[in-house]
Amino acid sequence: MNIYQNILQAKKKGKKLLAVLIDPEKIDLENIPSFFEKVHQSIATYIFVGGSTDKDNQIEIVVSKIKKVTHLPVLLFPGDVSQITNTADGILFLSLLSGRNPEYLIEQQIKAAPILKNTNLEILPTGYILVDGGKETATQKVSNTKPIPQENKDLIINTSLAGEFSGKKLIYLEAGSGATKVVSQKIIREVSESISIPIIVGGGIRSKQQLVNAFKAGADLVVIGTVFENDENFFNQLKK
Ligand SMILES: CC(C)=CCC/C(C)=C/CC/C(C)=C/CC/C(C)=C/COP(=O)(O)OP(=O)(O)O
Ligand SMILES: O=P(O)(O)OC[C@@H](O)CO
Ligand SMILES: [Mg+2]
Repeated sequence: MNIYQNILQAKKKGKKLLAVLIDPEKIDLENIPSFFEKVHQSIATYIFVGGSTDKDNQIEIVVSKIKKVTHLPVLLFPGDVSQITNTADGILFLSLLSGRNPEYLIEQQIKAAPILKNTNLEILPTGYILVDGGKETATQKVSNTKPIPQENKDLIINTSLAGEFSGKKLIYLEAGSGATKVVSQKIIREVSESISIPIIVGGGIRSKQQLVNAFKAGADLVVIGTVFENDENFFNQLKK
């Protein structure tokens, strides 16, 4: 079974999924084995690797090191085309649907196409939607786009629906790395009631309660990054 079929099956069974996001600019290569001992004791089901930037082009070496120590599927979550490496298992083939910058709507995807054609990566077409998370994030700066205000619920729902109708296999509601305000339960609930494809939610989740809230509201997969960078003991709260 491939990664997407696994996500669909989990959704059908109501099994919730957690991705640990690793930023290639921030992870200490030496720390990867001990970090993964904690990952493996937790409920994490996927590893995402990527950043809005990867200035020193660390992604390939980071993913290779990770693949040596884990059997969890590793998915690229790329800020741009330079973050593609065949050493991962799959890629979130993102299109930034909340913005109107052609570079992140289609140009990056065209640049990525000939590279991906020569890899074995499983491609997961993903509608990526930035919602306001209370502060300007790196992704907003890099993409030069504005997030959708959380008050503008209908626009978030309709953008998600347009993503599904254009063939995206996943919708990612993103408050932004280190957000001070998470995507509200109301938004997650209404989007999940409107679309039939799985929903990824991330940005600013720092407590078990926030994770549970996102799952309860209808998130199928939650992404957590920053809190693990700052405090690996958070894994203790997420034991299997
Ligand atoms: C299809 C291909 C190859 C690439 C997609 C390119 C697109 C559309 C990217 C969307 C916009 C973007 C810059 C996304 C980055 C998402 C990401 C990995 C965010 C992680 O957070 P950081 O912004 O690195 O957080 P910190 O500021 O905490 O480091
Ligand atoms: O780093 P945090 O705030 O957990 O966000 C995770 C992810 O959604 C960012 O792209
Ligand atoms: Mg980063």
